[in-house]
Amino acid sequence: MSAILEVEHLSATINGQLVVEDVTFSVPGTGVTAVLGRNGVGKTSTMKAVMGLIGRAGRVEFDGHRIDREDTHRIVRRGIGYVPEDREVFAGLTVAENLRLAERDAAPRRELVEQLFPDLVRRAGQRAGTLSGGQQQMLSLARALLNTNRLLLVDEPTKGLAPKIVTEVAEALEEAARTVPILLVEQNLPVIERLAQDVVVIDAGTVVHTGDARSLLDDDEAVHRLLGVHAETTPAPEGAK
Ligand SMILES: Nc1ncnc2c1ncn2[C@@H]1O[C@H](COP(=O)(O)OP(=O)(O)OP(=O)(O)O)[C@@H](O)[C@H]1O
Repeated sequence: MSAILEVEHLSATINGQLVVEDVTFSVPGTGVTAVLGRNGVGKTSTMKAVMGLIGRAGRVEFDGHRIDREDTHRIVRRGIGYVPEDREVFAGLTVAENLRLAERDAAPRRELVEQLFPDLVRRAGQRAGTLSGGQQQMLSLARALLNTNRLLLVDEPTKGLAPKIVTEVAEALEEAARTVPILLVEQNLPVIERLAQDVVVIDAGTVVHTGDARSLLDDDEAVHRLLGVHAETTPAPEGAK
């Protein structure tokens, strides 16, 4: 399977501070690739560096094109959708208005979004700022899925959500992954187990492990060494297989 994204020796700085030191990995053209690691190791910064949102150096190739010197606007137009950690929605606008503003394509995929997120259809007239955290996450994902992207970068979509909502977000991502490859930063091991085929583990600004998700999650010693948690002790989200 050829890679849709290849990242080689990526480094990145924020306010002159090196936050990504030397990151190399690739993302296959189908399925979910999870980026794992302890808090503060540079997962979000790696995503931002790929998107050109922070100063970066190294090589990033998307679908055969170098994008490491391109600005964010150009990268987005090439077909990379980004769903940031802080669920950027326009709080003062309604759900419907938030969705309309995200439409970039001539033929936005409204039917797909309505099928994936029926709750958003029911809440079309509700102001986004009054949605729950999980509903805002759905809206944020829906905004990215409206356009025909060729890769989605999704940063910690289940963070801070109740277990039932974690399951709903995981289901939506699972459906979305049938249509677009996803690079997913995620800390919830059962969600990774459910969604990811491949994993990339980052520690202190560099990649310390890549491989298939199943082999890592089955190896409790490796999970503990790399992530500082035990695979078995994490509660499974409702409905997880
Ligand atoms: N705006 C900023 N100014 C200074 N340092 C920053 C800034 N943003 C991030 N950092 C630092 O960069 C490092 C990497 O942060 P990053 O958010 O990429 O980590 P992360 O792996 O995504 O963490 P988490 O899992 O906790 O979200 C951290 O040490 C963080 O404190």
